[in-house]
Amino acid sequence: MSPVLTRPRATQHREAQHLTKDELAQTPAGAMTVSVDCPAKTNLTLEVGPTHDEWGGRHALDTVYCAVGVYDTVTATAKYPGAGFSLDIEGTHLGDLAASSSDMRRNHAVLALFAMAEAAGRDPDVALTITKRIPVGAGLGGGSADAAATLLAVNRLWDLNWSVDRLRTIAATLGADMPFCVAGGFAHGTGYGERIEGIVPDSPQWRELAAQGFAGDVLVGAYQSQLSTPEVYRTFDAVGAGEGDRNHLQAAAINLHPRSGRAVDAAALAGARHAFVSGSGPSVVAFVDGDAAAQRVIDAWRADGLVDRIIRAKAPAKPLVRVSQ
Ligand SMILES: C[C@@](CO)(OP(=O)(O)O)[C@H](O)COP(=O)(O)OP(=O)(O)OC[C@H]1O[C@@H](n2ccc(N)nc2=O)[C@H](O)[C@@H]1O
Ligand SMILES: Nc1ncnc2c1ncn2[C@@H]1O[C@H](COP(=O)(O)OP(=O)(O)O)[C@@H](O)[C@H]1O
Repeated sequence: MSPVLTRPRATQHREAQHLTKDELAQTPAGAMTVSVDCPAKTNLTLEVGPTHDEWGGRHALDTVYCAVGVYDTVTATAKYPGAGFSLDIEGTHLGDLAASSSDMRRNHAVLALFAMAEAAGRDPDVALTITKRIPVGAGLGGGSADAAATLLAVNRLWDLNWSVDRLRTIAATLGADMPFCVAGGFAHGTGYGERIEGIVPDSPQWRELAAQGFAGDVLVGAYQSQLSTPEVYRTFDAVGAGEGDRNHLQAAAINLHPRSGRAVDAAALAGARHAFVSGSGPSVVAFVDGDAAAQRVIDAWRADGLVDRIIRAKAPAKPLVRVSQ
């Protein structure tokens, strides 16, 4: 369990109640806790266009997002006024989040808390905990999922009752694929990825995706190593998209992390309906029809050590908000 870091904020708006430092670091007895399970993200298609200065150099995207049922859990509990925020992260595969140098104030969940506090005109006196299950730096939107979960949790904790669209507007200021993570499911993304059009269950587009095998079992092949999203996009600028690749970043990710390419090929040979690098990678997703096909892909990945960890999940998935007093 990594340390709890509490940074009491200077009380700009009011004198903090006369509580000891230890009391300030605690949460009031009986305080409400809101927990949000937020799924990972992959891209069933990812077309990458030119960069735009007005988007901070981000590329134009046309993508079909799919939330995948590997969940991080974010809990939010109110702290005493003026106590500031705290963040505790737990999990067995924390990647570079585990480093003591990992700056908690730059964590995507904390940035989302600050953005909500700014929008609501409140102090971010909230204790956040993140239970990480989404591989870090994997192309699975783990940081974006935690940011979206924080937006949803604080929206409930502070009884703001803001709409998904309003939360997405705040999310779009934080990261390209955060707006999608606020509601999950299947969705079409454009702009730099922040413009979201949900794909409604049982709509013709939803049924078409299901017919192609994207609604059901998915295997995630994850790695110890991480890829830097900016570096993958820069490599894309140099090498371009692979012929026929549904994910235009796939060739770039494989260029930087060749094991992913071997895992994609092995899954396809083992009979996966679809197998590709997830977003900026390095993780690989394989959509399979049923247990036998799943086992064939798992055996193929294990036989040659093509991935470091295999997670089986369902797609599509959606965030789940839970309140406990
Ligand atoms: C590649 C995708 C595909 O969904 O996700 P991941 O696979 O990383 O999770 C996204 O575009 C990642 O979204 P996200 O990780 O939120 O990106 P941001 O924080 O907004 O931007 C990080 C950096 O990625 C590059 N970037 C991001 C989005 C975009 N449309 N064009 C870009 O060139 C830029 O270098 C940017 O500075
Ligand atoms: N809550 C968080 N979860 C995961 N990564 C985070 C988080 N906050 C900040 N990061 C940083 O964001 C980077 C990208 O992580 P992540 O979003 O998991 O990958 P990707 O963008 O490939 O989906 C990592 O280097 C990590 O240090």
